[in-house]
Amino acid sequence: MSLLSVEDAQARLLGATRPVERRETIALDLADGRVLATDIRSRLTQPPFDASAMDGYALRAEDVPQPGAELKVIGVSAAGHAFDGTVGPGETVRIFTGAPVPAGADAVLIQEDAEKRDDGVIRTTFEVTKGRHIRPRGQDFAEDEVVLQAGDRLDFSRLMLIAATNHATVDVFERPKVAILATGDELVPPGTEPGPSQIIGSNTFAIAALARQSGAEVIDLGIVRDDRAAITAAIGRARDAGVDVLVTLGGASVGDHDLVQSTLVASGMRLDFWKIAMRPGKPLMVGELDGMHVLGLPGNPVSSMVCGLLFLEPLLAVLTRRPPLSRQGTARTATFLSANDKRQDYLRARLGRAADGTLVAESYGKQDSSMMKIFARSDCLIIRPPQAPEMAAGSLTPILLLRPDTY
Ligand SMILES: Nc1nc2c(c(=O)[nH]1)N[C@H]1C(S)=C(S)[C@@H](COP(=O)(O)OP(=O)(O)OC[C@H]3O[C@@H](n4cnc5c(N)ncnc54)[C@H](O)[C@@H]3O)O[C@H]1N2
Ligand code: MOO
Repeated sequence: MSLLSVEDAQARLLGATRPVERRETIALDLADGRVLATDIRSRLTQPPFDASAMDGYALRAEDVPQPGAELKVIGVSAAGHAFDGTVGPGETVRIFTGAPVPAGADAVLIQEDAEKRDDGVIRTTFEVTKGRHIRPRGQDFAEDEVVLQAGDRLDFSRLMLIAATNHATVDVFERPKVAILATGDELVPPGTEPGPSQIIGSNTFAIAALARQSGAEVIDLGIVRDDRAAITAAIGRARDAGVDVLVTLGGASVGDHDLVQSTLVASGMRLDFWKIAMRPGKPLMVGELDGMHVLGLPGNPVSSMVCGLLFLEPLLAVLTRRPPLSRQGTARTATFLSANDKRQDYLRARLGRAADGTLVAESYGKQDSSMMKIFARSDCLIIRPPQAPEMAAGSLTPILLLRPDTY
């Protein structure tokens, strides 16, 4: 199988992907970031009554055509406690922000424009026009009005609106389920004592974090040995859990112990493609098994994560109906970059700023795909397209931002 370009591989994967259609009803306080599966129709009118927008006095505007009117205070209307009577000529009601405007009144005079006398009378020091400082009933939205539509993604302002329309739950699309399966006799979980030829399995944590940030629910299938029966059993657990994406870690290459692909195929996977013209991440494998997307990521930690950024993150964007996160940028390379071969290269690099404000990317000298420390210290990956000619220091290069909210 010849190497597929990154762009072609992404297009093949995403072209065959449809958003998750399963729905669920969840409490509003758990709905941040989720996508509405049905329209939101308001259960009430807001405001439900003509309400005061200010602290002051509710009155009849015709009583106060100019400053100097004297009005008798006949009651109080506070938020949550309406005044039941009617404001007649020459009368006023002390009112507070959010309180219902009493019958008869058609304007509110702010308290700064009134002098309160000891005898229960106020003297106005400013004129008032009809409707002043009154929020009319229904000014925001009306009962039965559709205020948000299916497909809208929930965030702070939309959650506020849904709560105000008197819904305590919402119908949303389910989050995609991503199962992560680490394979390898050499792997043990963090917090345990590795044997003489063992290392800590770390990739799961990176891929799980990426999947959750991308709106997925993660199912950790743990670490299984390089053993067909164990891998088959784990594939069965993913199938039973009804996952949308099965991510395998390791065993994707061509070694005698790289059993993942053949075991998946024996379990019924249709292999879509394998091996991408990229570095790191060449052995990436993509397939489909009983409606699950299968992403076989290489075991080298940086390879698995670069594949995660380039393939899992955009896949989850489609499944969750989100626009793909833009990680693209440009920077000046701080160092000379040699000519590239046929694989698209992703070089770990730190970012800084030149005096003129442009980003400058300084790649690390050694780029072995097993080296996690420099990956954690990197801010971006310098992208070197296939056959890119050498590049002088100071030249502009495309980059992939690892923390797009920081730059
Ligand atoms: N003859 C060839 N050998 C290799 C090729 C090749 O084309 N021909 N490709 C190399 C490339 S590129 C990569 S990348 C690796 C990927 O191999 P696998 O996906 O089969 O990964 P493993 O062999 O299982 O592991 C590689 C490396 O990563 C460590 N690892 C695995 N899983 C984890 C994990 N969950 N957490 C942390 N580290 C993990 C594993 O111990 C190995 O050190 O193949 C090259 N070989
Ligand atoms: O592609 Mo491997 O991922 O170069 O180390």
